[in-house]
Amino acid sequence: MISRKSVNECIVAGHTIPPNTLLFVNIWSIGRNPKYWENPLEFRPKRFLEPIKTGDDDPITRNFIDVKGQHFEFLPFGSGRRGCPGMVLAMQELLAVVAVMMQCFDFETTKSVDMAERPGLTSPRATDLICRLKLRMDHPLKMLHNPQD
Ligand code: HEM
Repeated sequence: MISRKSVNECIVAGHTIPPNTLLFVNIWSIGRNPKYWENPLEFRPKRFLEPIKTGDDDPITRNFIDVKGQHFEFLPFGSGRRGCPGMVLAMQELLAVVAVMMQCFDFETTKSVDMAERPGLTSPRATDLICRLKLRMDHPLKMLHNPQD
Protein backbone atom coordinates (compact mmCIF):
# COMPACT_ATOMS: atom_id res chain seq x y z
CA MET A 1 0.00 0.00 0.00
CA ILE A 2 1.46 3.40 -0.89
CA SER A 3 -0.13 6.70 0.07
CA ARG A 4 -0.48 10.05 -1.63
CA LYS A 5 -2.33 13.29 -0.86
CA SER A 6 -4.22 15.04 -3.65
CA VAL A 7 -3.26 18.68 -4.20
CA ASN A 8 -6.06 19.57 -6.61
CA GLU A 9 -9.40 18.01 -7.43
CA CYS A 10 -8.94 15.26 -10.00
CA ILE A 11 -10.80 12.32 -11.51
CA VAL A 12 -9.33 8.83 -11.24
CA ALA A 13 -11.14 6.00 -13.01
CA GLY A 14 -14.38 8.00 -12.93
CA HIS A 15 -14.11 8.88 -9.22
CA THR A 16 -13.83 12.54 -8.25
CA ILE A 17 -11.06 13.03 -5.68
CA PRO A 18 -11.38 16.30 -3.73
CA PRO A 19 -8.24 18.30 -2.90
CA ASN A 20 -6.31 17.44 0.31
CA THR A 21 -7.53 13.84 0.33
CA LEU A 22 -5.31 11.03 1.59
CA LEU A 23 -5.29 8.22 -0.99
CA PHE A 24 -4.02 4.70 -0.61
CA VAL A 25 -2.84 2.85 -3.71
CA ASN A 26 -3.13 -0.88 -3.19
CA ILE A 27 -0.04 -2.09 -5.07
CA TRP A 28 -0.49 -5.55 -3.52
CA SER A 29 -3.85 -5.89 -5.26
CA ILE A 30 -2.64 -4.35 -8.56
CA GLY A 31 0.18 -6.91 -8.67
CA ARG A 32 -2.38 -9.73 -8.34
CA ASN A 33 -4.99 -8.42 -10.77
CA PRO A 34 -5.95 -11.24 -13.20
CA LYS A 35 -6.68 -8.56 -15.83
CA TYR A 36 -2.92 -8.10 -16.18
CA TRP A 37 -1.43 -11.27 -14.69
CA GLU A 38 -2.10 -14.82 -15.80
CA ASN A 39 -2.72 -17.01 -12.74
CA PRO A 40 -1.51 -14.18 -10.50
CA LEU A 41 -1.14 -16.34 -7.38
CA GLU A 42 1.02 -18.93 -9.09
CA PHE A 43 4.70 -18.64 -8.07
CA ARG A 44 6.32 -18.49 -11.51
CA PRO A 45 9.28 -16.06 -11.53
CA LYS A 46 9.80 -16.80 -15.23
CA ARG A 47 6.71 -14.68 -16.00
CA PHE A 48 8.93 -11.61 -15.64
CA LEU A 49 10.93 -12.73 -18.67
CA GLU A 50 7.84 -13.23 -20.83
CA PRO A 51 5.80 -10.64 -22.79
CA ILE A 52 2.83 -9.28 -20.84
CA LYS A 53 -0.46 -7.95 -22.21
CA THR A 54 -1.66 -4.83 -20.42
CA GLY A 55 -4.12 -1.92 -20.75
CA ASP A 56 -7.90 -1.92 -20.59
CA ASP A 57 -9.59 -0.69 -23.77
CA ASP A 58 -6.54 -0.72 -25.97
CA PRO A 59 -4.30 -3.57 -24.80
CA ILE A 60 -0.60 -3.38 -25.56
CA THR A 61 2.06 -6.05 -25.22
CA ARG A 62 5.20 -5.28 -23.32
CA ASN A 63 8.24 -7.43 -23.97
CA PHE A 64 9.49 -6.99 -20.44
CA ILE A 65 8.20 -5.59 -17.19
CA ASP A 66 9.98 -2.65 -15.60
CA VAL A 67 10.21 -2.47 -11.79
CA LYS A 68 11.21 1.17 -11.64
CA GLY A 69 7.74 2.71 -11.52
CA GLN A 70 6.98 3.17 -15.23
CA HIS A 71 4.79 0.09 -15.70
CA PHE A 72 1.90 0.58 -13.32
CA GLU A 73 0.78 -3.06 -13.15
CA PHE A 74 3.88 -3.81 -11.05
CA LEU A 75 5.11 -1.21 -8.55
CA PRO A 76 7.31 -2.92 -5.94
CA PHE A 77 9.19 0.35 -5.32
CA GLY A 78 6.29 2.77 -5.83
CA SER A 79 6.45 5.44 -8.49
CA GLY A 80 7.15 9.11 -9.11
CA ARG A 81 8.91 11.64 -6.89
CA ARG A 82 8.22 9.73 -3.69
CA GLY A 83 9.22 6.38 -5.15
CA CYS A 84 11.76 4.35 -3.17
CA PRO A 85 15.18 6.08 -3.15
CA GLY A 86 16.80 2.80 -2.02
CA MET A 87 15.70 0.90 -5.15
CA VAL A 88 19.10 0.67 -6.88
CA LEU A 89 20.84 -0.33 -3.63
CA ALA A 90 18.12 -2.90 -2.85
CA MET A 91 18.34 -4.50 -6.32
CA GLN A 92 22.12 -4.91 -6.02
CA GLU A 93 21.99 -6.07 -2.39
CA LEU A 94 19.32 -8.67 -3.13
CA LEU A 95 21.36 -10.21 -5.93
CA ALA A 96 24.55 -10.28 -3.82
CA VAL A 97 22.86 -11.64 -0.69
CA VAL A 98 20.93 -14.39 -2.49
CA ALA A 99 24.00 -15.37 -4.57
CA VAL A 100 26.27 -15.61 -1.50
CA MET A 101 23.66 -17.57 0.49
CA MET A 102 23.23 -20.06 -2.36
CA GLN A 103 26.98 -20.34 -2.79
CA CYS A 104 27.62 -21.01 0.90
CA PHE A 105 24.60 -23.05 2.04
CA ASP A 106 22.25 -25.85 1.11
CA PHE A 107 18.72 -25.17 2.33
CA GLU A 108 16.49 -27.87 3.80
CA THR A 109 12.88 -27.25 4.76
CA THR A 110 11.17 -29.30 7.43
CA LYS A 111 7.68 -28.76 5.94
CA SER A 112 6.39 -28.04 2.43
CA VAL A 113 6.41 -24.35 1.48
CA ASP A 114 3.10 -22.62 2.20
CA MET A 115 2.79 -19.40 0.15
CA ALA A 116 -0.38 -18.20 1.98
CA GLU A 117 0.02 -14.65 3.27
CA ARG A 118 -1.07 -12.86 6.43
CA PRO A 119 -1.67 -9.10 6.61
CA GLY A 120 1.45 -7.00 7.11
CA LEU A 121 3.61 -4.33 5.54
CA THR A 122 5.89 -6.74 3.69
CA SER A 123 3.43 -9.53 2.70
CA PRO A 124 4.66 -11.95 5.41
CA ARG A 125 3.95 -15.68 5.15
CA ALA A 126 0.98 -16.98 7.18
CA THR A 127 3.13 -19.98 8.12
CA ASP A 128 6.75 -19.19 8.88
CA LEU A 129 9.19 -20.91 6.58
CA ILE A 130 11.68 -22.74 8.75
CA CYS A 131 14.89 -23.77 6.98
CA ARG A 132 17.91 -25.72 8.10
CA LEU A 133 21.10 -24.41 6.53
CA LYS A 134 23.95 -26.77 5.76
CA LEU A 135 27.34 -25.25 5.06
CA ARG A 136 28.52 -26.20 1.55
CA MET A 137 32.18 -25.85 2.45
CA ASP A 138 34.39 -26.22 5.54
CA HIS A 139 34.50 -22.50 6.07
CA PRO A 140 32.86 -19.76 3.93
CA LEU A 141 36.00 -17.58 4.02
CA LYS A 142 37.99 -20.43 2.46
CA MET A 143 36.18 -19.60 -0.78
CA LEU A 144 37.84 -16.18 -0.84
CA HIS A 145 41.29 -17.79 -0.72
CA ASN A 146 40.49 -20.72 -3.06
CA PRO A 147 37.75 -19.43 -5.41
CA GLN A 148 38.07 -22.57 -7.59
CA ASP A 149 36.69 -24.76 -4.71
C1 HEM B 1 13.49 -4.80 -1.80
C2 HEM B 1 13.68 -3.71 -1.06
C3 HEM B 1 12.77 -2.51 -1.00
C4 HEM B 1 11.47 -2.38 -1.42
C5 HEM B 1 10.54 -3.45 -2.04
C6 HEM B 1 11.07 -1.01 -1.13
C7 HEM B 1 9.81 -0.49 -1.40
C8 HEM B 1 9.45 0.82 -1.14
C9 HEM B 1 8.15 1.40 -1.47
C10 HEM B 1 6.98 0.66 -2.16
C11 HEM B 1 8.16 2.69 -1.07
C12 HEM B 1 7.00 3.71 -1.22
C13 HEM B 1 7.21 4.41 -2.57
C14 HEM B 1 6.09 5.33 -3.00
O1 HEM B 1 5.36 5.86 -2.14
O2 HEM B 1 5.90 5.55 -4.23
C15 HEM B 1 9.46 2.95 -0.46
C16 HEM B 1 9.84 4.15 0.08
C17 HEM B 1 11.07 4.39 0.65
N1 HEM B 1 12.14 3.52 0.69
FE1 HEM B 1 12.17 1.64 0.01
N2 HEM B 1 12.13 -0.34 -0.58
C18 HEM B 1 13.20 -1.21 -0.50
C19 HEM B 1 14.46 -0.93 -0.03
C20 HEM B 1 14.88 0.29 0.46
C21 HEM B 1 16.24 0.59 0.87
C22 HEM B 1 17.43 -0.40 0.79
C23 HEM B 1 16.23 1.88 1.33
C24 HEM B 1 17.34 2.73 1.87
C25 HEM B 1 18.62 2.38 1.86
C26 HEM B 1 14.87 2.38 1.18
C27 HEM B 1 14.46 3.63 1.55
C28 HEM B 1 13.20 4.15 1.33
C29 HEM B 1 12.77 5.50 1.74
C30 HEM B 1 13.61 6.53 2.48
C31 HEM B 1 11.44 5.65 1.30
C32 HEM B 1 10.53 6.87 1.48
C33 HEM B 1 10.66 7.75 0.23
C34 HEM B 1 9.75 8.98 0.32
O3 HEM B 1 8.72 8.94 1.00
O4 HEM B 1 10.06 10.00 -0.36
N3 HEM B 1 14.09 1.38 0.65
N4 HEM B 1 10.22 1.81 -0.53
